[in-house]
Amino acid sequence: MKPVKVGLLGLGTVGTGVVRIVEGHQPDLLSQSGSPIEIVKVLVKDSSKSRGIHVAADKITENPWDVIENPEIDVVVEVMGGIELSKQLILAALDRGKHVVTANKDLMALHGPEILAKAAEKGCDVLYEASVAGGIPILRTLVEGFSSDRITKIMGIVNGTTNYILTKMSQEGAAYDDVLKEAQQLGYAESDPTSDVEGFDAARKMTILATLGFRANVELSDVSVKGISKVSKEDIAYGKRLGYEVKLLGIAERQDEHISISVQPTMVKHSHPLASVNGVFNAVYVYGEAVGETMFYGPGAGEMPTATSVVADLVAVVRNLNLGINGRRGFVPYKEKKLKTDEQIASKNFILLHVEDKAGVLAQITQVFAQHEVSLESVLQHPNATNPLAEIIIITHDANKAAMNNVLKQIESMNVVQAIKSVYRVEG
Ligand SMILES: NC(=O)C1=CN([C@@H]2O[C@H](COP(=O)(O)OP(=O)(O)OC[C@H]3O[C@@H](n4cnc5c(N)ncnc54)[C@H](OP(=O)(O)O)[C@@H]3O)[C@@H](O)[C@H]2O)C=CC1
Ligand SMILES: N[C@@H](CC=O)C(=O)O
Repeated sequence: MKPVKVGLLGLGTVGTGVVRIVEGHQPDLLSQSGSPIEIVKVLVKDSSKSRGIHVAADKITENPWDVIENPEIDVVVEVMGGIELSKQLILAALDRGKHVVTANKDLMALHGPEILAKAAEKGCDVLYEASVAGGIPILRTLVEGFSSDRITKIMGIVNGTTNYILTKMSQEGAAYDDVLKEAQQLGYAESDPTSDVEGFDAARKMTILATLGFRANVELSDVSVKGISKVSKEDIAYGKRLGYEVKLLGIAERQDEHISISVQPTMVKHSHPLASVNGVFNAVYVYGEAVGETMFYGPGAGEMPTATSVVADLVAVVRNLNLGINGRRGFVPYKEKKLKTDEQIASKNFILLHVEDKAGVLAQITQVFAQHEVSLESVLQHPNATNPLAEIIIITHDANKAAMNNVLKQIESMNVVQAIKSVYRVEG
Protein backbone atom coordinates (compact mmCIF):
# COMPACT_ATOMS: atom_id res chain seq x y z
CA MET A 1 0.00 0.00 0.00
CA LYS A 2 1.40 3.41 -1.00
CA PRO A 3 2.30 5.50 2.07
CA VAL A 4 1.17 9.10 2.45
CA LYS A 5 4.32 11.22 2.71
CA VAL A 6 4.70 13.95 5.27
CA GLY A 7 7.14 16.85 5.59
CA LEU A 8 7.62 18.05 9.17
CA LEU A 9 8.56 21.69 9.79
CA GLY A 10 10.13 21.68 13.29
CA LEU A 11 11.53 19.00 15.58
CA GLY A 12 11.24 20.69 18.98
CA THR A 13 8.85 19.75 21.79
CA VAL A 14 5.81 19.10 19.57
CA GLY A 15 7.69 17.86 16.48
CA THR A 16 9.47 15.21 18.57
CA GLY A 17 6.10 13.98 19.86
CA VAL A 18 4.74 13.84 16.31
CA VAL A 19 7.65 11.62 15.20
CA ARG A 20 7.16 9.37 18.24
CA ILE A 21 3.43 8.90 17.58
CA VAL A 22 3.75 8.45 13.80
CA GLU A 23 6.52 5.85 14.31
CA GLY A 24 5.02 4.19 17.39
CA HIS A 25 1.33 3.99 16.38
CA GLN A 26 1.65 2.83 12.74
CA PRO A 27 -0.95 -0.02 12.89
CA ASP A 28 -3.51 2.31 14.55
CA LEU A 29 -2.82 5.13 12.11
CA LEU A 30 -3.19 2.72 9.18
CA SER A 31 -6.50 1.35 10.43
CA GLN A 32 -7.83 4.85 11.21
CA SER A 33 -6.70 6.57 8.03
CA GLY A 34 -6.49 3.76 5.46
CA SER A 35 -2.82 4.37 4.54
CA PRO A 36 0.62 4.03 6.09
CA ILE A 37 2.02 7.46 7.04
CA GLU A 38 5.70 8.21 6.53
CA ILE A 39 7.66 11.28 7.59
CA VAL A 40 10.15 11.81 4.77
CA LYS A 41 11.73 15.21 5.53
CA VAL A 42 12.19 17.19 8.76
CA LEU A 43 13.11 20.87 8.89
CA VAL A 44 15.22 22.15 11.81
CA LYS A 45 17.11 25.36 12.42
CA ASP A 46 20.28 23.70 13.65
CA SER A 47 20.97 20.19 12.37
CA SER A 48 24.02 19.79 14.64
CA LYS A 49 21.84 19.98 17.79
CA SER A 50 21.64 16.79 19.86
CA ARG A 51 18.03 15.63 20.20
CA GLY A 52 16.04 13.25 22.37
CA ILE A 53 14.94 11.31 19.29
CA HIS A 54 16.75 9.67 16.40
CA VAL A 55 15.82 10.80 12.89
CA ALA A 56 17.90 9.53 9.94
CA ALA A 57 20.43 12.18 8.88
CA ASP A 58 19.25 12.13 5.24
CA LYS A 59 15.76 13.20 6.34
CA ILE A 60 16.95 16.27 8.24
CA THR A 61 17.29 19.60 6.45
CA GLU A 62 17.88 23.23 7.34
CA ASN A 63 16.34 24.37 4.05
CA PRO A 64 12.52 24.75 4.23
CA TRP A 65 12.20 24.49 0.43
CA ASP A 66 13.48 20.89 0.59
CA VAL A 67 10.09 20.20 2.19
CA ILE A 68 7.81 22.64 0.37
CA GLU A 69 9.16 21.92 -3.13
CA ASN A 70 9.46 18.17 -2.64
CA PRO A 71 6.90 16.72 -5.10
CA GLU A 72 6.50 13.45 -3.18
CA ILE A 73 5.28 15.22 0.00
CA ASP A 74 1.47 15.20 0.32
CA VAL A 75 1.06 16.82 3.74
CA VAL A 76 3.11 19.51 5.51
CA VAL A 77 2.98 19.51 9.32
CA GLU A 78 4.07 22.89 10.70
CA VAL A 79 5.29 22.77 14.31
CA MET A 80 8.08 25.32 14.17
CA GLY A 81 6.14 28.34 15.46
CA GLY A 82 6.67 31.99 14.54
CA ILE A 83 4.53 33.93 12.11
CA GLU A 84 6.14 35.31 8.96
CA LEU A 85 8.19 32.31 7.80
CA SER A 86 5.49 29.79 8.77
CA LYS A 87 2.88 31.80 6.88
CA GLN A 88 5.07 32.01 3.79
CA LEU A 89 5.78 28.27 3.87
CA ILE A 90 2.18 27.24 4.51
CA LEU A 91 0.87 29.42 1.67
CA ALA A 92 3.58 28.06 -0.63
CA ALA A 93 2.70 24.48 0.37
CA LEU A 94 -0.99 25.13 -0.38
CA ASP A 95 -0.07 26.68 -3.73
CA ARG A 96 1.59 23.37 -4.56
CA GLY A 97 -1.54 21.41 -3.56
CA LYS A 98 -0.14 20.10 -0.27
CA HIS A 99 -2.43 19.75 2.73
CA VAL A 100 -1.39 21.41 5.99
CA VAL A 101 -1.61 20.57 9.68
CA THR A 102 -0.40 23.22 12.13
CA ALA A 103 -0.25 23.80 15.90
CA ASN A 104 0.44 27.48 15.38
CA LYS A 105 -2.16 29.61 17.18
CA ASP A 106 -0.19 32.83 16.66
CA LEU A 107 -0.44 32.30 12.92
CA MET A 108 -4.05 31.06 12.82
CA ALA A 109 -5.31 33.85 15.10
CA LEU A 110 -3.71 36.51 12.91
CA HIS A 111 -3.85 35.06 9.41
CA GLY A 112 -6.35 32.17 9.69
CA PRO A 113 -8.88 33.67 7.22
CA GLU A 114 -6.23 34.22 4.52
CA ILE A 115 -4.80 30.72 4.96
CA LEU A 116 -8.22 29.05 4.98
CA ALA A 117 -9.28 31.01 1.88
CA LYS A 118 -6.16 29.84 0.05
CA ALA A 119 -6.83 26.24 1.17
CA ALA A 120 -10.40 26.46 -0.16
CA GLU A 121 -9.16 27.89 -3.47
CA LYS A 122 -6.67 25.03 -3.83
CA GLY A 123 -9.01 22.27 -2.59
CA CYS A 124 -6.68 21.52 0.34
CA ASP A 125 -7.21 20.78 4.03
CA VAL A 126 -5.78 23.04 6.73
CA LEU A 127 -6.36 21.60 10.20
CA TYR A 128 -5.15 23.21 13.44
CA GLU A 129 -6.66 21.30 16.37
CA ALA A 130 -3.46 21.48 18.47
CA SER A 131 -3.43 25.27 18.33
CA VAL A 132 -5.96 25.51 21.20
CA ALA A 133 -5.82 23.59 24.49
CA GLY A 134 -3.12 21.09 23.44
CA GLY A 135 -4.58 17.62 23.87
CA ILE A 136 -8.28 18.58 24.09
CA PRO A 137 -10.13 18.12 20.77
CA ILE A 138 -12.08 21.34 21.27
CA LEU A 139 -12.03 22.80 17.75
CA ARG A 140 -13.57 19.67 16.23
CA THR A 141 -16.12 19.71 19.04
CA LEU A 142 -17.12 23.33 18.35
CA VAL A 143 -17.31 22.87 14.57
CA GLU A 144 -18.89 19.42 14.42
CA GLY A 145 -20.26 18.52 17.85
CA PHE A 146 -22.09 21.83 18.28
CA SER A 147 -23.04 22.45 14.64
CA SER A 148 -26.72 22.13 15.61
CA ASP A 149 -26.58 24.59 18.51
CA ARG A 150 -26.12 28.31 19.14
CA ILE A 151 -23.19 28.87 21.49
CA THR A 152 -23.57 31.86 23.79
CA LYS A 153 -20.55 31.56 26.08
CA ILE A 154 -17.09 29.99 25.93
CA MET A 155 -14.99 30.22 29.03
CA GLY A 156 -11.62 28.58 29.24
CA ILE A 157 -8.36 28.01 30.99
CA VAL A 158 -6.46 27.80 27.72
CA ASN A 159 -2.86 28.44 28.73
CA GLY A 160 -1.04 25.59 30.46
CA THR A 161 1.99 27.63 31.54
CA THR A 162 0.01 30.24 33.49
CA ASN A 163 -2.28 27.64 35.03
CA TYR A 164 0.81 25.71 36.13
CA ILE A 165 2.26 28.89 37.69
CA LEU A 166 -0.96 29.94 39.46
CA THR A 167 -1.54 26.41 40.78
CA LYS A 168 1.96 26.17 42.25
CA MET A 169 1.65 29.67 43.77
CA SER A 170 -1.71 28.76 45.29
CA GLN A 171 -1.00 25.23 46.49
CA GLU A 172 2.69 25.44 47.44
CA GLY A 173 3.27 29.17 47.93
CA ALA A 174 5.92 28.90 45.20
CA ALA A 175 7.60 32.00 43.76
CA TYR A 176 6.40 33.17 40.34
CA ASP A 177 9.86 33.27 38.68
CA ASP A 178 10.85 29.78 39.89
CA VAL A 179 7.67 28.16 38.58
CA LEU A 180 7.94 29.95 35.23
CA LYS A 181 11.43 28.46 34.80
CA GLU A 182 10.02 25.01 35.58
CA ALA A 183 7.25 25.44 32.99
CA GLN A 184 9.89 26.39 30.41
CA GLN A 185 11.97 23.31 31.24
CA LEU A 186 8.89 21.10 30.89
CA GLY A 187 8.30 22.43 27.34
CA TYR A 188 5.00 24.17 28.21
CA ALA A 189 6.03 27.78 27.67
CA GLU A 190 6.38 29.56 24.33
CA SER A 191 9.90 30.41 23.11
CA ASP A 192 9.16 33.91 24.44
CA PRO A 193 7.17 33.22 27.64
CA THR A 194 5.91 36.84 27.69
CA SER A 195 3.19 35.50 25.37
CA ASP A 196 2.07 33.13 28.10
CA VAL A 197 2.31 35.30 31.20
CA GLU A 198 0.93 38.48 29.63
CA GLY A 199 -2.10 36.60 28.26
CA PHE A 200 -1.31 36.98 24.53
CA ASP A 201 -1.18 33.21 23.93
CA ALA A 202 -4.58 32.81 25.60
CA ALA A 203 -5.93 35.77 23.57
CA ARG A 204 -4.87 34.07 20.33
CA LYS A 205 -6.60 30.87 21.41
CA MET A 206 -9.75 32.76 22.41
CA THR A 207 -9.78 34.42 18.97
CA ILE A 208 -9.81 30.98 17.37
CA LEU A 209 -12.42 29.59 19.79
CA ALA A 210 -14.75 32.60 19.38
CA THR A 211 -14.40 32.57 15.59
CA LEU A 212 -15.42 28.92 15.40
CA GLY A 213 -17.91 28.97 18.28
CA PHE A 214 -19.78 32.12 17.26
CA ARG A 215 -19.16 31.61 13.50
CA ALA A 216 -18.14 35.26 13.29
CA ASN A 217 -15.13 37.14 11.92
CA VAL A 218 -13.44 37.66 15.30
CA GLU A 219 -10.02 39.31 15.25
CA LEU A 220 -7.20 39.26 17.78
CA SER A 221 -7.61 43.01 18.33
CA ASP A 222 -11.18 42.34 19.57
CA VAL A 223 -9.83 40.60 22.68
CA SER A 224 -9.09 42.68 25.78
CA VAL A 225 -6.04 41.16 27.45
CA LYS A 226 -4.49 41.18 30.90
CA GLY A 227 -1.92 38.61 32.03
CA ILE A 228 -0.86 37.17 35.37
CA SER A 229 2.43 39.01 35.94
CA LYS A 230 0.82 41.31 38.53
CA VAL A 231 -1.08 38.62 40.44
CA SER A 232 0.34 38.65 43.98
CA LYS A 233 0.47 36.02 46.70
CA GLU A 234 -1.75 38.41 48.69
CA ASP A 235 -4.46 38.28 45.99
CA ILE A 236 -4.32 34.50 45.92
CA ALA A 237 -4.53 34.29 49.72
CA TYR A 238 -7.48 36.72 49.90
CA GLY A 239 -9.26 34.85 47.14
CA LYS A 240 -8.84 31.59 49.04
CA ARG A 241 -10.19 33.05 52.27
CA LEU A 242 -13.30 34.17 50.43
CA GLY A 243 -13.71 30.87 48.57
CA TYR A 244 -12.10 31.73 45.22
CA GLU A 245 -9.16 30.47 43.15
CA VAL A 246 -7.33 32.91 40.85
CA LYS A 247 -7.28 31.58 37.26
CA LEU A 248 -6.32 33.14 33.93
CA LEU A 249 -9.67 32.87 32.15
CA GLY A 250 -10.55 33.53 28.54
CA ILE A 251 -14.20 34.55 28.34
CA ALA A 252 -16.15 34.94 25.10
CA GLU A 253 -19.81 35.91 25.41
CA ARG A 254 -22.58 36.52 22.93
CA GLN A 255 -25.93 38.16 23.48
CA ASP A 256 -28.28 39.21 20.69
CA GLU A 257 -25.46 39.01 18.11
CA HIS A 258 -23.19 41.25 20.20
CA ILE A 259 -19.98 39.64 21.45
CA SER A 260 -17.21 40.41 23.92
CA ILE A 261 -13.95 38.54 24.43
CA SER A 262 -11.43 38.96 27.19
CA VAL A 263 -8.49 37.26 28.86
CA GLN A 264 -7.87 38.22 32.47
CA PRO A 265 -6.97 36.81 35.88
CA THR A 266 -10.32 35.95 37.43
CA MET A 267 -11.52 34.92 40.89
CA VAL A 268 -13.31 31.63 40.27
CA LYS A 269 -15.63 30.34 43.02
CA HIS A 270 -14.36 27.04 44.50
CA SER A 271 -17.64 25.34 43.62
CA HIS A 272 -17.17 26.14 39.89
CA PRO A 273 -15.59 23.25 37.92
CA LEU A 274 -12.94 25.58 36.42
CA ALA A 275 -11.57 26.29 39.94
CA SER A 276 -10.26 22.74 40.24
CA VAL A 277 -8.46 22.68 36.89
CA ASN A 278 -4.86 22.59 38.06
CA GLY A 279 -1.29 22.43 36.78
CA VAL A 280 -0.80 22.24 33.01
CA PHE A 281 -4.39 21.10 32.54
CA ASN A 282 -6.76 23.20 30.46
CA ALA A 283 -10.54 23.21 30.37
CA VAL A 284 -13.05 24.83 28.07
CA TYR A 285 -16.56 25.48 29.33
CA VAL A 286 -19.10 25.85 26.51
CA TYR A 287 -22.70 27.03 26.93
CA GLY A 288 -25.09 26.28 24.10
CA GLU A 289 -28.69 27.49 24.02
CA ALA A 290 -29.93 23.95 23.45
CA VAL A 291 -27.30 21.79 25.14
CA GLY A 292 -26.77 23.95 28.24
CA GLU A 293 -23.46 23.63 30.08
CA THR A 294 -20.60 21.39 28.90
CA MET A 295 -16.95 21.23 29.86
CA PHE A 296 -13.92 19.72 28.12
CA TYR A 297 -10.82 18.97 30.16
CA GLY A 298 -7.31 17.70 29.45
CA PRO A 299 -3.61 18.53 29.21
CA GLY A 300 -3.15 21.89 27.55
CA ALA A 301 0.52 21.76 26.59
CA GLY A 302 3.54 19.49 26.40
CA GLU A 303 5.04 17.07 23.91
CA MET A 304 2.73 14.07 23.74
CA PRO A 305 -0.69 15.70 24.40
CA THR A 306 -0.07 18.34 21.73
CA ALA A 307 1.33 15.78 19.29
CA THR A 308 -1.79 13.64 19.80
CA SER A 309 -3.91 16.47 18.37
CA VAL A 310 -1.46 17.14 15.54
CA VAL A 311 -1.41 13.48 14.48
CA ALA A 312 -5.22 13.22 14.80
CA ASP A 313 -5.40 16.05 12.23
CA LEU A 314 -2.91 14.18 10.08
CA VAL A 315 -5.11 11.08 10.21
CA ALA A 316 -8.12 13.21 9.18
CA VAL A 317 -6.22 14.61 6.18
CA VAL A 318 -5.11 11.13 5.09
CA ARG A 319 -8.64 9.76 5.50
CA ASN A 320 -9.92 12.61 3.34
CA LEU A 321 -7.21 11.84 0.76
CA ASN A 322 -8.39 8.25 0.57
CA LEU A 323 -12.00 9.36 0.20
CA GLY A 324 -11.05 12.11 -2.27
CA ILE A 325 -12.78 14.79 -0.20
CA ASN A 326 -9.99 17.13 0.90
CA GLY A 327 -10.97 20.79 1.03
CA ARG A 328 -14.67 19.89 0.88
CA ARG A 329 -15.45 21.82 4.04
CA GLY A 330 -14.59 24.89 2.00
CA PHE A 331 -14.20 28.37 3.37
CA VAL A 332 -17.10 29.14 5.71
CA PRO A 333 -18.13 32.78 5.26
CA TYR A 334 -18.37 34.02 8.84
CA LYS A 335 -20.95 36.53 10.01
CA GLU A 336 -19.87 40.13 10.52
CA LYS A 337 -19.27 40.51 14.27
CA LYS A 338 -20.71 43.29 16.43
CA LEU A 339 -18.74 44.07 19.59
CA LYS A 340 -20.45 44.79 22.91
CA THR A 341 -19.96 48.25 24.39
CA ASP A 342 -18.70 48.65 27.99
CA GLU A 343 -22.34 49.26 29.02
CA GLN A 344 -23.25 45.80 27.65
CA ILE A 345 -20.43 43.87 29.38
CA ALA A 346 -21.39 42.79 32.89
CA SER A 347 -19.68 40.79 35.59
CA LYS A 348 -19.20 40.46 39.34
CA ASN A 349 -15.99 42.09 40.59
CA PHE A 350 -13.49 41.70 43.43
CA ILE A 351 -11.79 44.89 44.62
CA LEU A 352 -9.03 45.12 47.25
CA LEU A 353 -8.35 48.64 48.59
CA HIS A 354 -5.84 50.04 51.07
CA VAL A 355 -7.49 52.94 52.90
CA GLU A 356 -6.93 55.13 55.95
CA ASP A 357 -7.92 53.24 59.11
CA LYS A 358 -10.49 55.66 60.52
CA ALA A 359 -14.20 55.87 61.09
CA GLY A 360 -16.47 56.73 58.17
CA VAL A 361 -14.12 55.60 55.37
CA LEU A 362 -16.04 52.45 54.59
CA ALA A 363 -19.29 54.42 54.28
CA GLN A 364 -17.62 56.92 51.90
CA ILE A 365 -16.39 54.08 49.72
CA THR A 366 -19.66 52.16 49.57
CA GLN A 367 -21.45 55.41 48.72
CA VAL A 368 -19.41 55.69 45.51
CA PHE A 369 -20.66 52.27 44.40
CA ALA A 370 -24.23 53.31 45.20
CA GLN A 371 -23.87 56.54 43.19
CA HIS A 372 -22.99 54.51 40.11
CA GLU A 373 -25.73 51.94 40.81
CA VAL A 374 -23.29 49.10 41.50
CA SER A 375 -24.75 46.90 44.23
CA LEU A 376 -22.50 45.00 46.62
CA GLU A 377 -22.59 41.32 47.49
CA SER A 378 -20.13 41.52 50.38
CA VAL A 379 -17.81 44.00 52.10
CA LEU A 380 -14.97 43.14 54.49
CA GLN A 381 -12.80 45.59 56.37
CA HIS A 382 -9.93 44.89 58.71
CA PRO A 383 -6.79 46.63 59.91
CA ASN A 384 -3.50 45.80 58.23
CA ALA A 385 -0.94 44.55 60.78
CA THR A 386 2.04 46.10 59.04
CA ASN A 387 0.94 49.71 58.47
CA PRO A 388 -1.63 52.27 59.63
CA LEU A 389 -3.94 51.38 56.80
CA ALA A 390 -7.02 49.25 56.64
CA GLU A 391 -7.88 46.80 53.90
CA ILE A 392 -11.31 46.75 52.33
CA ILE A 393 -12.40 43.88 50.14
CA ILE A 394 -15.56 44.32 48.13
CA ILE A 395 -17.39 41.85 45.96
CA THR A 396 -20.01 43.40 43.71
CA HIS A 397 -23.09 41.90 42.15
CA ASP A 398 -23.15 41.91 38.33
CA ALA A 399 -22.15 45.42 37.25
CA ASN A 400 -21.48 46.83 33.81
CA LYS A 401 -17.91 47.64 32.86
CA ALA A 402 -18.60 51.33 32.21
CA ALA A 403 -20.10 51.80 35.70
CA MET A 404 -17.21 49.90 37.30
CA ASN A 405 -14.66 52.07 35.46
CA ASN A 406 -16.40 55.18 36.82
CA VAL A 407 -16.44 53.75 40.35
CA LEU A 408 -12.72 52.95 40.22
CA LYS A 409 -11.84 56.38 38.78
CA GLN A 410 -13.70 58.11 41.59
CA ILE A 411 -12.26 55.88 44.31
CA GLU A 412 -8.73 56.43 43.02
CA SER A 413 -9.13 60.18 43.46
CA MET A 414 -10.26 59.96 47.14
CA ASN A 415 -7.77 61.22 49.76
CA VAL A 416 -8.62 58.40 52.17
CA VAL A 417 -7.69 55.77 49.57
CA GLN A 418 -4.02 54.91 49.49
CA ALA A 419 -4.22 52.34 46.67
CA ILE A 420 -6.56 50.21 44.61
CA LYS A 421 -4.45 47.09 45.12
CA SER A 422 -6.38 44.68 42.88
CA VAL A 423 -9.45 44.41 40.72
CA TYR A 424 -10.58 41.03 39.41
CA ARG A 425 -13.57 39.75 37.53
CA VAL A 426 -15.45 37.12 39.57
CA GLU A 427 -17.03 33.97 38.10
CA GLY A 428 -19.22 31.40 39.76
N1 LIG B 1 4.95 23.23 23.38
C1 LIG B 1 3.64 23.09 23.53
O1 LIG B 1 3.16 22.56 24.54
C2 LIG B 1 2.71 23.56 22.48
C3 LIG B 1 3.16 24.22 21.36
N2 LIG B 1 2.28 24.64 20.40
C4 LIG B 1 2.77 25.30 19.20
O2 LIG B 1 3.53 24.37 18.44
C5 LIG B 1 4.57 25.05 17.75
C6 LIG B 1 5.91 24.41 18.14
O3 LIG B 1 6.11 24.55 19.52
P1 LIG B 1 7.33 23.82 20.25
O4 LIG B 1 7.51 22.45 19.70
O5 LIG B 1 7.08 23.98 21.69
O6 LIG B 1 8.55 24.73 19.80
P2 LIG B 1 10.11 24.41 19.94
O7 LIG B 1 10.79 25.72 20.08
O8 LIG B 1 10.34 23.36 20.95
O9 LIG B 1 10.48 23.79 18.50
C7 LIG B 1 10.54 24.54 17.32
C8 LIG B 1 11.20 23.70 16.24
O10 LIG B 1 11.15 24.41 15.01
C9 LIG B 1 12.47 24.58 14.49
N3 LIG B 1 12.54 25.93 13.94
C10 LIG B 1 12.14 27.07 14.53
N4 LIG B 1 12.37 28.12 13.71
C11 LIG B 1 12.93 27.62 12.60
C12 LIG B 1 13.41 28.19 11.39
N5 LIG B 1 13.37 29.50 11.18
N6 LIG B 1 13.93 27.37 10.44
C13 LIG B 1 13.99 26.04 10.67
N7 LIG B 1 13.55 25.43 11.79
C14 LIG B 1 13.03 26.22 12.73
C15 LIG B 1 13.41 24.42 15.67
O11 LIG B 1 14.67 23.93 15.19
P3 LIG B 1 15.88 23.56 16.21
O12 LIG B 1 15.40 22.35 16.96
O13 LIG B 1 17.03 23.27 15.34
O14 LIG B 1 16.05 24.77 17.08
C16 LIG B 1 12.67 23.39 16.51
O15 LIG B 1 12.96 22.09 16.08
C17 LIG B 1 4.44 26.51 18.13
O16 LIG B 1 3.63 27.15 17.16
C18 LIG B 1 3.72 26.47 19.47
O17 LIG B 1 3.01 27.65 19.76
C19 LIG B 1 0.92 24.39 20.48
C20 LIG B 1 0.43 23.74 21.56
C21 LIG B 1 1.27 23.31 22.67
N1 LIG C 1 2.60 27.88 25.85
C1 LIG C 1 1.35 27.24 25.63
C2 LIG C 1 1.58 25.95 24.89
C3 LIG C 1 0.36 25.41 24.31
O1 LIG C 1 -0.37 26.04 23.57
C4 LIG C 1 0.67 26.95 26.96
O2 LIG C 1 1.33 27.06 27.99
O3 LIG C 1 -0.52 26.66 26.95
